[in-house]
Amino acid sequence: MSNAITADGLRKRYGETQAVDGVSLEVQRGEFYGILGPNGAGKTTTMELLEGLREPDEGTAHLLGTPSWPRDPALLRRIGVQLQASAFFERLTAREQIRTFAALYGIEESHADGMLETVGLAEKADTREDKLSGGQAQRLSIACALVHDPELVFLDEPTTGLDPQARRNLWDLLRTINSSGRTVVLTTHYMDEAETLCDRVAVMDHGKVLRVGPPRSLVQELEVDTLEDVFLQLTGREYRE
Ligand SMILES: Nc1ncnc2c1ncn2[C@@H]1O[C@H](COP(=O)(O)OP(=O)(O)OP(=O)(O)O)[C@@H](O)[C@H]1O
Repeated sequence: MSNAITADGLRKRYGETQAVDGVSLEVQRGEFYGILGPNGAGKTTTMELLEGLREPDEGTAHLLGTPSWPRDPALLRRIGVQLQASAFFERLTAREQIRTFAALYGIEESHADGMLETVGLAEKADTREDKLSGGQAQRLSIACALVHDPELVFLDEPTTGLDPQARRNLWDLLRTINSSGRTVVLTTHYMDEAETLCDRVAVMDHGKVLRVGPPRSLVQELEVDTLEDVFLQLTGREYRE
């Protein structure tokens, strides 16, 4: 069976900025994969190239054995992309939001309502999206990305800005998603998050992948104490500048 993701030589330039500079990587099916890097390292652009949201200048990405560019509607149904909370439809309740996403995929309302329950938002179903807390809005955006039961899920900094309890709740949810057989790819600024959740991480800087491996193996290979040290040693930078 093909990989969940195979990327080969991806490059993307914005004016003078080489945002992604020859990224090749492989993600196995069922894997929980993290992309780490300092601000501006090229994580988000890499995700967008993988997802087929942007056209690479060079290189190719295959998702589930299919090229992600040019976009293929049949492939899009099989992947889930978490959009920022600001991408919600205005003034709809949580239930209306997720039912709207579900309708785009021809998914039944009852399934959409069930997904709200899965992310722990059943009690907030009648709350308008702008009245949800930060953590609740993040969970709603993840529920919307999952409503069509994608095999491969992309999450860009899903827990940024959440309080510690909300982060832990979201970690539980992400583990559940992954243990149900889905492949999960996320970017994060939090080393503890990467250590806790990810089977493997790719450390990026200046548009390149510097090193890939299970967090614990990277710590051993580089003979340091923590993933944070790995990050510092590879990039020469603190992960939050
Ligand atoms: N649409 C765009 N137009 C111009 N430059 C861009 C665009 N998107 C990203 N860049 C630039 O490309 C580089 C990589 O950005 P990217 O957002 O991919 O990094 P990142 O690792 O996700 O950063 P962060 O952790 O801050 O989100 C940065 O220098 C950024 O300013």
